[in-house]
Amino acid sequence: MTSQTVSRPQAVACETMIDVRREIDRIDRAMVTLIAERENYIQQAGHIKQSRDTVRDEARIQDVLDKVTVTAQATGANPDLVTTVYRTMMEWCIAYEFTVFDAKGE
Ligand SMILES: O=C(O)C(=O)C[C@]1(C(=O)O)C=C[C@@H](O)C=C1
Repeated sequence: MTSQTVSRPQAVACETMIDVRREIDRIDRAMVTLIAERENYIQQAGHIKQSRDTVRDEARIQDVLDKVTVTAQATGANPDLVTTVYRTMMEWCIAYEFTVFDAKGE
């Protein structure tokens, strides 16, 4: 399996809400850890980009949305849920990237 390969997750069958919430808490820790890693790359993008008008990149936004839609379809995630989360997250990221870019004082 390459790092690009995705597969359908195997959710465990739960009998109680304690079991359900334990699994949700486990997933949330993993998701927040990945969000922290993504956020770091947004910060790096803010440092690397040379021009303020490249911070918001509509073509790249659509590229990300297209890719996460493909991944949603491959994993059984709901594409509407995934793209809604990503649109919100990327708007936050763009605002953050502007603060990083502007702090450079260029
Ligand atoms: O790919 C970039 O250029 C980024 O800065 C990352 C990112 C993202 O959150 O994925 C953020 C801002 C851009 O508008 C497009 C995408």
